[in-house]
This record gives sequence, structure tokens and C-alpha cells, in this order.
Amino acid sequence: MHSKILILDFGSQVTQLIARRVRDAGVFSEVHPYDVSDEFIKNYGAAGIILSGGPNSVTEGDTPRAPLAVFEAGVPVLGICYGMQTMAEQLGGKVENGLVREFGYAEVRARSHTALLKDIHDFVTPEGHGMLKVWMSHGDKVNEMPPGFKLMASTDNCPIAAMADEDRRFYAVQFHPEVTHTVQGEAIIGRFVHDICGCQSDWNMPDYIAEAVAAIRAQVGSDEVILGLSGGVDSSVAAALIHRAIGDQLTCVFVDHGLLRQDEGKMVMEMFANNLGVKVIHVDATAQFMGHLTGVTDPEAKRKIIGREFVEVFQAESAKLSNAKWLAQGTIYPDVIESAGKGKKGSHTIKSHHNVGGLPDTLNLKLLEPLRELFKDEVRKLGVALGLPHGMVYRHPFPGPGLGVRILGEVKKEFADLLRKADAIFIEELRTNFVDPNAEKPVSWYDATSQAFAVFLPVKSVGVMGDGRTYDYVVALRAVQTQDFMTAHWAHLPHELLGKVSNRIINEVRGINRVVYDISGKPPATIEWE
Ligand SMILES: Nc1ncnc2c1ncn2[C@@H]1O[C@H](COP(=O)(O)OP(=O)(O)OP(=O)(O)O)[C@@H](O)[C@H]1O
Ligand SMILES: O=c1[nH]c(=O)c2[nH+]cn([C@@H]3O[C@H](COP(=O)(O)O)[C@@H](O)[C@H]3O)c2[nH]1
Ligand SMILES: NC(=O)CC[C@H](N)C(=O)O
Ligand SMILES: [Mg+2]
Repeated sequence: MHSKILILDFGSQVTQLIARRVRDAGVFSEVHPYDVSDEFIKNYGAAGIILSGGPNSVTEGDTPRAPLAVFEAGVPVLGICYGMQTMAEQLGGKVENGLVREFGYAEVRARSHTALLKDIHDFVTPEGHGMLKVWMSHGDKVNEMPPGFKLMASTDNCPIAAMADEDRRFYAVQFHPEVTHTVQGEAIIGRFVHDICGCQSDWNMPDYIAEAVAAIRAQVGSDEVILGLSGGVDSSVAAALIHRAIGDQLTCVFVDHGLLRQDEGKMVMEMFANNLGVKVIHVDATAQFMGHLTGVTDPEAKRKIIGREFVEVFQAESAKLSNAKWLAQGTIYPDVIESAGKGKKGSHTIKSHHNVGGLPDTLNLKLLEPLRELFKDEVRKLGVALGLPHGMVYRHPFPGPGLGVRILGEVKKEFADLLRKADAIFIEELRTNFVDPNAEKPVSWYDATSQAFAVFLPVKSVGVMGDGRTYDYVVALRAVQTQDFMTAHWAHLPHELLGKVSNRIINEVRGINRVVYDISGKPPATIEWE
């Protein structure tokens, strides 16, 4: 058994980054909602508990509090931001609605006398104070520490920026050590989980594979499993892992909804059936999906229809097998978190990702989701460890609803055909142009971006080609760089490259006469346009 850290989520947008940092330290962690029962905490067996930040204010009535069992479990507790505030309030300190709000970069004077921050700092002032460069995001602040606590860090705006009761091993910081902008964040989280909670670094891929394989075998027994295979990273890795566990008991179903990229179907079939020896059924459901999408323009409605039809196909295919009891999916941790946000107080649903939450109660298959605990880059490492080709594992993600969310408004076959061509040109150019062609190991623009694609805009604009007037559609190019797809920057592609892509699309794709480049970050935009 691994030692594990329990993270209680108070609704922060960056809670999953806490889990990320803990995993980076080689320690397993899970996020659960703040309102789990005392019973849950007692039985969980955490080596330590972290309380996340959150949008609420403890100064208002009826806002979230940590279960009391957290403070009675006898294990170290780290409160972050709201987590610090609720810890202070629950243990007898005071929190006030701050007059000065702090968002963004701050320098914190860190006192070196606690186990958490000892000898961790970014620089030392002439007066000899150790300073941390951190990221803050709060309006409230602790103005009176609970009995037993001592001051651990301060800023001018926030005199109690961190506090600790070392006898009980309770620590709290107002800043966010989980974000990369907090330079020593990794060191601080590492200090907490290793030195204070006593966890070993025992979360690694080879062990994980052996454990996951054993768990899948135990769970599935002699049943058959069907898996929705998209050719994307997540479902491919899930397929390889499950195949390793149960071999031919696994049947993959690859659904062509008519909204795939150019040559995608051919590629996926070749890769899996021919190279990996996995059973794959190719279902051409174009007519079914396109039929139901006719006349539908609302993005959420489109997503729901696509999700529903996926389930229809999976159900129909499983009925053809003799003993299919499980539906496997490449659901990964961020999918789970984003969907969990749906019922969560104070969190908004931005988009309905089709693979989680969209499954009906009537689904007569149990869910098998072996990647549920992993982040994308962990999934990639797992894929490599399972022997999948580099090119497949490092592909850009492609959303389940496919081109359906990249054709704005109503989806039509004519639009999908134009978009496929434009997208293929863009991707080809990204693959064959390099950031620094003279580098020892040149990196292509495809590898230098996290996701890139073309979007079809159903608006027509006037152009002139070969002295003739054109009145054709517009394609937008999107390329982003991101760590975790939660926030993203638009990629600064060279103008020459953009020019070349634009020329090629307009020349080669009849029906497109204008190309634009999307320069919006996430937030405020999202990566996909719908
Ligand atoms: N065309 C498809 N046929 C069958 N299943 C699909 C298809 N598209 C998506 N799915 C299912 O939906 C899940 C979610 O899709 P998602 O795009 O998040 O993951 P992925 O395609 O496996 O990986 P990536 O994020 O790299 O694209 C997939 O893991 C897969 O189980
Ligand atoms: O499997 C998926 N099903 C979906 O319904 C879906 N919607 C968006 N995405 C992908 O998620 C990442 C973040 O996308 P957004 O910024 O557009 O929300 C990006 O990588 C998107 O491509 C999806 N993946
Ligand atoms: N990021 C946070 O956890 C913020 C906590 C609280 N809502 C505040 O503004 O102080
Ligand atoms: Mg995908």
C-alpha cells in the first residue's frame, strides 16, 4: 500500500494542481469534496490532509467548513488560502473580510523556524530575512491566530500570511504553493508530504502498471469489456493497459461519427488492429450522428446529442458480444474534476464533456476507467511504458465530439469536408516546420504546441481570386500552449508559417477564401470554440 495524501476541495480553480504537485513529489493523492463525512476521514488512512482554497468567505454564514475529523485524525494538515482561513476560524482564531485584496505576485517574509519553511526561500534581504516569491489570490485574511499557533510568514498587506501549530502538525499558508508562479511551491509541498507527513516517494510508473493490471483483472474477472477507442492519447493508453491485463476479453469500438479528422479512421485501425493485436470494431455511424445533428445549432445541445449517440453505439455493439459487462473509457483525472464541478457549490459548468456525466442510468454496462486518477502527462508516461509509439502518445488531444465542436453552429457534411482539408494542411505545416531548424534536435511546431487545429466559421466573406469575385467561408486557426489545458496561451507562431498555411488553405481548399488566427488565451476564451 502506498501512503496517500487526502486533498479536500473547497472549490478552488486550482485544486487539481495540489494533487499534481503531491504526485510530482512521488506521493499518491486524491481530491475529495470538502463535505465528506467524519467517517470517511477516519477510514481513509491519509498520511496527511490538505485543505484547498475556495471562492467563499468564512466570514459569511453557511459557507464550507472542514469536517472536524480532519483536526482529530492525528495527521498533519496543511491549509491553503480558504483552507487556512477555515482552519483558523474552526480552531478558534479570527478571519476578517480584508480591505486590501491581493491578487497575483507577492513577496512574503518567511520565518525559518518551522519544519515547513525551514531554509526555503528565494532570496535574502539585506536585513537577513528569507523571502519567498509567491502567488496570492484572496480578499479575506486571518487577523487572529488560533491558540497554539505561531506566525510563519507575513507580508505588508497580510501580516499573518502563514501560521503553524507544530505540536499538532497543523500548517497553513495564505499564498498558493500549488501554482508554478510560487517559485518554491514544489519545495514546500515536498517538505510537507515527505518530512512532515513522512511519505516515501513510491508513486512511479512501473509499479503503477503492475498494480493497475492486477486491479483490472480482479475487477473484471472473466467478463468481456468494450472500450470506446478514439485514437486519442487517453483511450489508446487505456486500451493498451486493459489489453495487457485481459487480452482478448477486450473489444475496442472505434466510432466514426463523420466528425473525425482526415485519414483518422484508417490510421487508428492500422495502429491498433495491425500493430498491437487488439480487437477493434470500426463502426461507421456517420448517418446516425449527422441525422440527429441536423438543424441543431446550440453548442451544449450538440454536445449532448453526440454523447447520447456514442452511448447508443456502445450499447448496440456490446449487445453483439456474448458476455460484455463493462464499458471502458479513457477518462482521466481532469475530466473527473471538471465534471465534479457540476454539482459543486459555487463552481460553474463551462462545457459538458461528453465522456463523463453524460451516461444514462439505463446503461446496462458497468464503467471501467483505469486512468481516472492520472493527469495527461502521467497518461503519456504510462503509454510509453506500455510500449505505444511516441507519435501516438504525444499527439495533440482531440475532443470526443470531434469536428462537431469545431464547426460553429449547425454541423453539415459539406462543412466537415472543408474543415478536414484545412485542418490537415495546418497540421502538416506544423509538423514540417521547426522552431529552430538549426538546433541539434530541432523541435517541430507541432511538438512545440499543446493543441492546434482549424475551426470552421459558417460566415461568408468576399474575396478576389484570379480576378474573379469569391464569396466563401472563413477558417480560423487555433494553436495553444498549456501545461494542463485548464489555462492556455495562444501560440506565437511565426508570421511566415501562418502566411504559408493561409496561402495553402485558400489555394487548395475550394470554398475557403479567408483564414484568421485566434489570439485569445484561456481564460477568457476556451481552447475549443464550442
Ligand atoms: N470516435 C470515438 N470512438 C469511440 N470512442 C470515443 C471516440 N471519441 C471519444 N471516445 C471516447 O471518449 C473518451 C474521451 O475522449 P477524449 O478526447 O477525452 O480522450 P481521448 O480521445 O482518448 O484522448 P485525447 O484527449 O488525447 O484526445 C475517449 O477516451 C473514448 O473512450
Ligand atoms: O474528450 C473531450 N470531450 C469533450 O467534449 C471536450 N471538449 C473539449 N475537450 C478538450 O479539453 C481541453 C480543454 O478544452 P476547452 O478549453 O475548450 O474547454 C481541450 O484539449 C479540448 O480539446 C474535450 N475533450
Ligand atoms: N483563493 C482562495 O482560497 C480565496 C479565499 C477567500 N475566498 C478569499 O478571498 O480570501
Ligand atoms: Mg480525444
